[in-house]
Amino acid sequence: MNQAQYEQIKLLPKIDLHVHLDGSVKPDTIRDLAKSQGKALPVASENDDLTPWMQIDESCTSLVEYLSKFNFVLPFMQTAESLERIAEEIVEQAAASNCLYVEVRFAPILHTLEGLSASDAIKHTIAGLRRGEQMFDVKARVIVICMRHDSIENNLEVIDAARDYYGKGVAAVDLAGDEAGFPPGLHREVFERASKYNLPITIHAGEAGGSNNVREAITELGAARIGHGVRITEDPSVMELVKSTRTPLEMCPVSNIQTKAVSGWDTYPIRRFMEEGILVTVNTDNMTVSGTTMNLEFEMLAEHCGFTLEELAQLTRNSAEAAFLSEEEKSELREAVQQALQKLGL
Ligand SMILES: O=c1[nH]cnc2c1ncn2[C@@H]1O[C@H](CO)[C@@H](O)[C@H]1O
Ligand SMILES: [Zn+2]
Repeated sequence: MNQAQYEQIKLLPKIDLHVHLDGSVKPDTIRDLAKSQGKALPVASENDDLTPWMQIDESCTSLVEYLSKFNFVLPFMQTAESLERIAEEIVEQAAASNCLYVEVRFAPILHTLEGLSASDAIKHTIAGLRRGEQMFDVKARVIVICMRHDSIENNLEVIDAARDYYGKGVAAVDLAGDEAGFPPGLHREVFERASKYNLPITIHAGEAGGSNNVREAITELGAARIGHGVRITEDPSVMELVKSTRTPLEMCPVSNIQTKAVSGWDTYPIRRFMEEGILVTVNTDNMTVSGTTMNLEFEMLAEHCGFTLEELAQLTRNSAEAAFLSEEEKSELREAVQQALQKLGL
């Protein structure tokens, strides 16, 4: 790929279906929030860069280590104002990569340490996204996360809160956290309730756990999409299941390499999945923790996996298909993607 083609990558329309709110906070925003909330920061000078506290480096050996980075930001994300600002700024960052649509996920329970309820946390995150939508002309929805280490009782409450906002900003529910320690089956009852409410479900699986978690997520938890899923390569029958059910994979290449879900770019299975006819999408996971953007994810695929502009364009078309939107909204998004691609001669 030459310089002109890299410029073209920036212009491609994109869609991020898998981006965590608390993993995508701008370091300068944490500095402002610490000041306005009267909380201390673990740095010597006011102007020290907070990025090293918020971003993982190549030395990361596992998902659990990666997840430890989230402890730094969460104390500053316990108020209505902080959630609204951070949500709005995610839309701003998405716009900078030319995203037309984002599904921003977060776990309301992690934001209830200073008096907000799960429902309040959802309400304010939606309000921030709405502001971002207006300002940056990017469509945005929320995916509500249940945490794997949390109790069934709490997660049932989270599902109830998500239901109240379904179609009013919330698009789906998810299960995230330490996959190796907590397999999906532990939360069967939680996702039975989500299914009863007709809430669309995506589940993080096949990242730090084996392919059997993907099977369980699809066949027993009702997942309509899978977060990551890179480890389905371990079992051809699970690859077949993903393919035959047309379950989209929300792949997050930069993050997958950092958490050691895969050993490196040379073994990254995205091209293989596409050739097998699996519906793959490409996403950021955590813009700050992973130090990535949608532009960078596309550049990495061009550089390491030889993706052409046409193949990158197809990823955006796939994401439009996989979006948790009503049929009507999905057609609009498809149309917007097509128009943007046509302008680029694709
Ligand atoms: O790649 C991931 N796999 C599993 N869990 C994750 C990943 N990225 C973030 N979180 C978890 O989701 C929570 C809510 O956003 C984060 O606090 C983090 O614990
Ligand atoms: Zn994730």
